[in-house]
Amino acid sequence: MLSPLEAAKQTAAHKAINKHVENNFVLGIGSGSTIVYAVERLAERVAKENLEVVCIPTSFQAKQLIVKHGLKLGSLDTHPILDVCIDGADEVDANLNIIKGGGACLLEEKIIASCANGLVIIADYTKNSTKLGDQYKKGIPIEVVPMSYVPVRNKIRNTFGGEVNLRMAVAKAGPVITDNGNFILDWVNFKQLDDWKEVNTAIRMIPGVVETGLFLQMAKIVYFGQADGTIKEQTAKDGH
Ligand SMILES: O=C(CO)[C@H](O)[C@H](O)COP(=O)(O)O
Repeated sequence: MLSPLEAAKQTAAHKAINKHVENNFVLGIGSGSTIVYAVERLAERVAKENLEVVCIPTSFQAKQLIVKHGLKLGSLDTHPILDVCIDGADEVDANLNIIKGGGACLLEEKIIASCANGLVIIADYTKNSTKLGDQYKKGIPIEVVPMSYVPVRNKIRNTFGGEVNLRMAVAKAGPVITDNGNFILDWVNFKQLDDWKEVNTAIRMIPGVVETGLFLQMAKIVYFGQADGTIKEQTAKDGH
């Protein structure tokens, strides 16, 4: 028996797989805990409906999930254009600005999403926010080249305020190392900023920054699973 939170993740995940997956599709498979339910449902549909789908992983975790469920594994080398990418999120604001990277997979997640004809986000009700930072307090993740983390940290702090922390590993001494061998900085306690696009561009211009966890105008639809078993849908207002 799943908790209301886990059930909400599962409901959103199943909806996305049921609605956005077709035969012969090339699919991006996101990372995190919600995507686990999506891959389970995908494996069910593939078996029952004899679907031919190729799955492109956004992380080591996603690759393991694809392999575990016996799904066909692909890469951008063989499939540079995806029909859809399905992924989780840490927070989604009213304008579909999204924070991702809670699992430190933001770089590959953003690359894969950028190659897909649509990004579909699956999330539980705790991720639904009005403004970034309202709900999610762990900050905006920024992937950096290890040698650059101190100057990048200082530059972000001095330019935009807030605090910038090196993400530390839990079962290892030292920092989290991403699947690409980089560090993660988490930018917390930032003030509300009007133009996230501008902020994102400015941060990405700092030498040493590889990518940010700000996914702006990328998602075409978000499914928020609710505690009562229903789903709230949020789509891009400008139809991007
Ligand atoms: O961006 C991510 C990993 O880098 C995840 O998609 C995000 O953290 C959401 O995870 P979960 O489904 O466990 O809430």
